[in-house]
Amino acid sequence: MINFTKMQGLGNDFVVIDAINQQIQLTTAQIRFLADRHFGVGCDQLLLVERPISDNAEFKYRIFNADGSEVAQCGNGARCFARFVRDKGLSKKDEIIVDTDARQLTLRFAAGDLVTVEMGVPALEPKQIPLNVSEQSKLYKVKLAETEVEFAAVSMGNPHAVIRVDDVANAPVLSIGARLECHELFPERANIGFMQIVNRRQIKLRVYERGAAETLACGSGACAAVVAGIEQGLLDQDVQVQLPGGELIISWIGSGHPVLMTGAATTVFEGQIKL
Ligand SMILES: N[C@@H](CCC[C@H](N)C(=O)O)C(=O)O
Repeated sequence: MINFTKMQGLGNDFVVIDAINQQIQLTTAQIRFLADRHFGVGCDQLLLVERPISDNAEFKYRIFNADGSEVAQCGNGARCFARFVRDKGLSKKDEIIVDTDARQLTLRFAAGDLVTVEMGVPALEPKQIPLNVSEQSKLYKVKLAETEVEFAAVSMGNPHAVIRVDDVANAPVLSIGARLECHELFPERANIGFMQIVNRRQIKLRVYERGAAETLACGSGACAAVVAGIEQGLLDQDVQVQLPGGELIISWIGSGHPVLMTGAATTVFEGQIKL
């Protein structure tokens, strides 16, 4: 039997497991089972709380998509991670530093149930894309079936493509998202965001996530979209991002600086399950 906590950040949901006080070694099949909404608990991502690998961090934060793939970044999960370690009494600090596979994240408790995550410095030319990006537009073009798709590429520690659309409600999120996620340009696959710009301080966004399909919200996707919009001269430095599951505030002062993400993190229920 293992103890787990079901959490959500804007409807992007997680099974969170304390792997410090429990002996946990999950196989890919067990992760898929836990993530399964019919036969298991159900989640977009599974999060493991582990001991840190560096001296200045309190924990290591490991992230697995619903398909069992391990990844290096999850923004909504990071806020839930902060809430989890505080609620479980694993940390009493107001600012928590965690190691991930890609980078260190700093998590800060804000007013109410809000948590701010310092998501790290975005990279505008992820190594995953072996193409020359046009310096002026910073946009890539690919042909998917009969459709030409133009996107910005942003790494937040995980790969994102951001496509601008006029009407996000009717954007081809499932069809284009699934195709571009697995396109040969992305040997490690990618998360595909569809961004509608409302004004310089507000966007609407839907994200087809690598390894989880469309989710109600993607924190790293929101950061990537705002970075892409600012780089294209379309957005100011503080942007409200409206996702199907709720709102995030993303702030970025520009190149070489970390992106800040603020939003809610909520516990849904606690449980035990036999693997
Ligand atoms: N939901 C997440 C991102 C989770 C990982 C992503 N699917 C990937 O494979 O990189 C978020 O809130 O950032």
